[in-house]
Amino acid sequence: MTSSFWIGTSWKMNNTIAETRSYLTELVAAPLPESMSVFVVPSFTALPAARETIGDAPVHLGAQNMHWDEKGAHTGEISPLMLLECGVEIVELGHSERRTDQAESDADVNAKVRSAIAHDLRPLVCVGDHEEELAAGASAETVIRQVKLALSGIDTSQLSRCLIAYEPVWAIGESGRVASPEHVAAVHGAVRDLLDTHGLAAVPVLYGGSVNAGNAGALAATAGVGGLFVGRSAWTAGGFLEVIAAAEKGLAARNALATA
Ligand SMILES: O=C(CO)[C@H](O)COP(=O)(O)O
Repeated sequence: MTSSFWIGTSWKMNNTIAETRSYLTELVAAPLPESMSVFVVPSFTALPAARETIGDAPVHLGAQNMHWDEKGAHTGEISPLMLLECGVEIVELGHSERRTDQAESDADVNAKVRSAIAHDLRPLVCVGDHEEELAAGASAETVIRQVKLALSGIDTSQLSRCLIAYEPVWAIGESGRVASPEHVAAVHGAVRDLLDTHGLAAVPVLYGGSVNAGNAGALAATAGVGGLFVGRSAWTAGGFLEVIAAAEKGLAARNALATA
């Protein structure tokens, strides 16, 4: 089932096949909220085991990257056909760790988004500002530029299955600090305006970066936030379930306010 609020986790380079099975066995046994589309993004080697363990449960499966070509001399890369063969639906593209560690460019991300769409995969495009851009008050324009470049040249009629994740680089990981709801509202508002103007109101903008059970409620309650993308706090099933429960409360409060 697909709901409009997305909540997911990328495990980055964590969890073996055995750990994946045990995590997902616990996750699918829990009552997951119908108001949310839950997704997990394990490592490549664990994808078949993840697919098998998820079975018919309402958990979407994603991969952490892919090459745009279907096959070829690209040592160490994974193709869209390989992901489809593993039963993957979502593909995460342009995470800041790949932009930094693998020098992934906006043009690379655009080629991957095009390929994902051509292969009926759901691209999850990650964008984010650096500390200097935050300090210069240029967060929103930096993120808007990345979104425009990632989606450049693609007909909007093909983009309805796309997901965008705003992940400030300064908010990610052990040394990161979560963005304030005010900052998130401002950046998400700017991205929402861009997407809505182009007829992409159905494309959700997720927030990621130091999300945990303590702040997920406030973030989910923030205008313009169409989902949460969680790292460390969701690397155990119990942790993820706590974040989901907190987000569910925040989302319910936001919906109650909207209908009051
Ligand atoms: O990719 C992320 C979410 O899966 C992101 O990098 C956030 O990581 P976190 O700061 O460990 O939550």
